[in-house]
Amino acid sequence: MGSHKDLTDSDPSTSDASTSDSTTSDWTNSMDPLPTPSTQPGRDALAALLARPARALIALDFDGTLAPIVADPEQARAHPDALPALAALAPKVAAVAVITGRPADVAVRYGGFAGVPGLEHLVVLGHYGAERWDAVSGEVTAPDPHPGVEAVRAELPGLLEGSDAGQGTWIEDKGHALAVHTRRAADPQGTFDALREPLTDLATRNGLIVEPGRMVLELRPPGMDKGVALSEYVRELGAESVLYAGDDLGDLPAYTAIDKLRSDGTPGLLVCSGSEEVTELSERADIVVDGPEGVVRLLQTLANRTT
Ligand SMILES: O=P(O)(O)OC[C@H]1O[C@H](O[C@H]2O[C@H](CO)[C@@H](O)[C@H](O)[C@H]2O)[C@H](O)[C@@H](O)[C@@H]1O
Repeated sequence: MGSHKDLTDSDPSTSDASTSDSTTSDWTNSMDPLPTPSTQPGRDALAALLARPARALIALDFDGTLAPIVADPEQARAHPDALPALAALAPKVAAVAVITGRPADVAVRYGGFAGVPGLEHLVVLGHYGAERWDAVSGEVTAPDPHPGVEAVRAELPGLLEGSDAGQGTWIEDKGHALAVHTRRAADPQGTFDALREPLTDLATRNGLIVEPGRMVLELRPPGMDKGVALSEYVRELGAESVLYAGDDLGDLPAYTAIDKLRSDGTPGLLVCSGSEEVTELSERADIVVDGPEGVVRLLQTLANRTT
């Protein structure tokens, strides 16, 4: 590993699209195409990843990135082609990690990540990095529960029942956090907007923070985010390049961590899964792909392009 690959049609620095300032990916210029990152740091990172895949970390969010968004969070599952793509790529890179807001064991179950040949070294960082599951041991390490979660668990149903804005909402009890989903309300965005302030008050009174996401407001302990989780894992691995793919506001700290890694000399590639719902992410991405389907295609193409 470590020899430079033929980047003839995938070398971002020589691509026709290298001067584009659009975040739209170009998948059309080869039989086995890689999209052209829209920024020079993104092109540098893709080149570094292809040149030395064995030193690269591939880090991915779960919901909306590996798993299509569905109305019922308990029915979310990895895209059917995600596991084969991850299993093909993982042996060729330094590591694959899933960094998710889900509890780690839930992501492992919904992703089908345990016991998959090729994914023997997979790491799942759950609860935004507060929890960790290692495929090697099959064990989850988790922090002590935050006392505020129990208090919120007791108060939240009453708050929602006593509020018109609570109609059609669903509480996901995540153990170390509680999430209020509005996707199945009659007016998902209106309900989300109306609940934001009372839920922020409730969280603050109990020493928690509100993590907003795609039609979800999560009340969770402070002190960890996906950016911290990603930076710490990059350091642990000694990765020389990083790809991070996400779809939601909770992924922004990971994007910021990539910016910092870049400024410190570690190339990083920002991938956004889907461009419309969370423009804060797609506007910063080097590559925008068409949801989990596009993420899987990208992983498959990277697996085909690396040895
Ligand atoms: O960090 P992630 O892996 O992206 O997890 C973020 C949250 O994802 C889940 O909610 C989202 O997906 C649901 C299923 O598709 C969808 O119904 C919901 O509207 C989305 O917000 C999950 O339920 C949360 O616990 C995660 O924090």
